[in-house]
Formats: sequence, structure tokens, C-alpha cells
Amino acid sequence: MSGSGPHKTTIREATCRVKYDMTGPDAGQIHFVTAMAPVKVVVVGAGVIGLSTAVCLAENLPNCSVTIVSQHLSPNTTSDGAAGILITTEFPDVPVDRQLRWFKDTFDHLLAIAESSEAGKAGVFLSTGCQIFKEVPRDKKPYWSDVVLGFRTLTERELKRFPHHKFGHAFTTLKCECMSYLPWLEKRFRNAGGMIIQEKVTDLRSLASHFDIVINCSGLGCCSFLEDVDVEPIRGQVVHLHAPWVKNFIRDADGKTYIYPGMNSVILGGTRQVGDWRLEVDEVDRQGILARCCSLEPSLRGGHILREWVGLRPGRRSPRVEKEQIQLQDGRKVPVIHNYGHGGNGVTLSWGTALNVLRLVSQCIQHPPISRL
Ligand SMILES: Cc1cc2nc3c(=O)[nH]c(=O)nc-3n(C[C@H](O)[C@H](O)[C@H](O)COP(=O)(O)OP(=O)(O)OC[C@H]3O[C@@H](n4cnc5c(N)ncnc54)[C@H](O)[C@@H]3O)c2cc1C
Ligand SMILES: O=C([O-])CC(=O)C(=O)O
Repeated sequence: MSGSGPHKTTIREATCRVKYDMTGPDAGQIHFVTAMAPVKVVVVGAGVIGLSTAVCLAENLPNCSVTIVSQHLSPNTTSDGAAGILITTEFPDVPVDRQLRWFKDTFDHLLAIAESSEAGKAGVFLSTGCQIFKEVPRDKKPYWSDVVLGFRTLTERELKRFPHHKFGHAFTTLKCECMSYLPWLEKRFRNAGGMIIQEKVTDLRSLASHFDIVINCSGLGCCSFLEDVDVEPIRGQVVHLHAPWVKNFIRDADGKTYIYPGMNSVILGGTRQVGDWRLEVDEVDRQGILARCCSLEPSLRGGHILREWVGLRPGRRSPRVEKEQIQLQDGRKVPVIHNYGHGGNGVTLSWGTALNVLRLVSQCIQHPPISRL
């Protein structure tokens, strides 16, 4: 780490002191007095997962100093190119109630932004449309149906628009455009006293020697410094089309065809090529995307292409949100909290998994319960 010397404060030394208020308007309340030295937390990564996590920590833990160390910043992260729709799937290794909480916490957080005067600046807004199925799904009402707004089954008349599909849901969800949202989060982070260092991490241990707690939000990047054989790229290509008359989203449940109207363009997708590291736009993929999307929404044929983009989703069977401990050469044990592997759902789960990390960090520093947790 350049620009910071060895740091000797341990977490134990920095834990807060408790004061009991006997008088005044807060009588009977326990106050936690800021400790002598702040707990030094470092967040690796400044995509939607790293920035959400860093903001959550910086705004809720006054006795921590939070630093982001990231190789790339917005607009050069995978998150920047995400369609940003809030739709989730079911991960095999995470209890459903935990997944539900991740999604609901994110939805509620972003809904509040969408309803505020910050919506335009943050790039967060409501989006109504449908998800359609070529075969009737076993579970006609997914576990997340009560998180989104106005969830219902498509009528037969609505389904007639999609002759190759047998079933569908209509609902209102949120779209969070990271090209706006990430700079907006970054500003919020700096306002909360956070620091950002642009640097590649090659070894978690040497980073840990300068901090008390390490949070790993490096997405696919953790392949280079972490032995997690489950992480792999899932290539996604999208086309941005000028077609402002298209207002409602359409998503094929197979995840390979979607149409998402946004603030300045309609995003057409997509591809899901597992293990494919190519970042170049593929001509054949483009033709496939346009053909599939136009077959669902023929009016798109009147649009024109604004730009194209390829990103690599941080693929994993399930996201990894958990704590481990690493031991440094001097014997010091440093908690490392992982928050990566969100695949095609990083925006959808960003705030929920960030709050999960906040709870884990709070446990590490024996911070008092916070009403927002
Ligand atoms: C085409 C496409 C469409 C998508 N659409 C949606 C959608 O509609 N909804 C949705 O929820 N999700 C969507 N996704 C998925 C979403 O983009 C990802 O889940 C999300 O971006 C993951 O965020 P992240 O912060 O983990 O990763 P990233 O955005 O990749 O951020 C990782 C960060 O870690 C940093 N980093 C990596 N390695 C190192 C290192 N060694 N040292 C220092 N820093 C490092 C990087 O520089 C970067 O800042 C889409 C993805 C693609 C490709
Ligand atoms: O699948 C979608 O609807 C959009 C998305 O999250 C992705 O392409 O990863």
C-alpha cells in the first residue's frame, strides 16, 4: 500500500466506551462514546457492491475510518454497464429467507431514493413490465413476488403478444443505472468521510497488515488473489438502442433475452457465456440479441443503435457473504469479510448484502446494535 504506514491499533484497543446517561432528554439511554483510535476498515473494490458496502459502513459506524482500495473506479467497473433492473433468482446455497432479506433491503433502500428528489441524479426509478416463460414454471409465484410492486400473472390476452411463451408475470420493480448511481454513491461515501485509493491489490495479507478489518468486494477480480475455484466469468453483451417509445420492460425468464427501457436508451440483451473472458463486442451475439428482442417487441426495429457493451459477471453458485480470519506473520488475526460472487444480481442485492456486511463488522468490533440493522 502506498501512502500509508504500518498501523498498530488493534480492534480491541479501538472498541467503543459505554456511557449511561442519567439526566436530560436522553435519560436512560446508553451512549457509545467514540473510541480513542478509529477502527481502520478497508473495502477492496468500487463496483456497486464495494461502494454500497463502503457507504453503509462509513455512514453507520462513526468509530471506523473507511478506505476503498480499488483497481478501477466508475465508469470502468462491470457494475457501470449493468442493465440495473432489480430482478432476482434463487441461489442454491443460501437460505431463502436470507436471499429475501438481501433483495427486500435493496428494494426498499432504492425505492426510497426513487421517491426522493435525488432520483434523477442517482439514476434510480420505477420500471413496469413483464417476465415471460416458454414453459409454465413449477413455482408460479416466486419467493420474491411480495418484494416488487403489483405482482400478478399475465392475462391470456396479454400473453397473446408472445406466441412462443406459455406463462408470464407482470410487476413493477426498480431500475438502478449504475453510470449515475456509482458516482452518486461515491459522493455520499466521501461526504461520510471515506477515502478512495486507486490501486490493484495483489495480496490480501499485505493489505491486512495496514488495517483492522478487510472487506473483499472485488467481484471477479478476487480470482487473482483468492483461491476460490467457484468464481468464474459469465460474459454478457448488451446493445443500447434509441427507441424512446418503448416504456415497459420485457424479460424472457431464461435470462437470454431482455428489453429494459432506461433514462437515455433501451438496453437490449443478452448473453450468458460461462467461462468466457472475451470483452470485445461479438457480431454474432449482436445479431442474436437484436433478432430475439425484435421478435418480442417488433417496434424496436424502428430504433437505432447508440452503443454496445460487454461485461463479465462475477459468476458463482451463490454469492459469498461471510467472515473469515487471516493470521499475519506477526501473529495478528485480521477479520476478512467477503461480499462477492453476485453473478447477474449484483445491483439487485447490493444494499442488502452491504447491510449484511455491516452486521458482520458490527459483531467484529462489538459495536452496539444500530436501529437500522
Ligand atoms: C450485461 C450485464 C447486465 C447486467 N444486468 C444486471 C441487472 O440488470 N441487474 C443486476 O442486479 N445485475 C446485473 N448485472 C450483474 C452486475 O453487473 C454484477 O452483479 C455487479 O456488477 C457485481 O458488482 P461487483 O461490485 O461485485 O463487481 P464489479 O463491478 O466488477 O466491481 C469489482 C471492483 O473490484 C475492483 N477490483 C477487482 N480486483 C481488484 C484488485 N485485485 N485490487 C483492487 N481492486 C480490485 C474492480 O476494479 C472493481 O472496482 C449485469 C451484468 C452484465 C455483464
Ligand atoms: O438477466 C437480466 O435480466 C439482466 C441481468 O441481470 C444480467 O444480464 O445479468
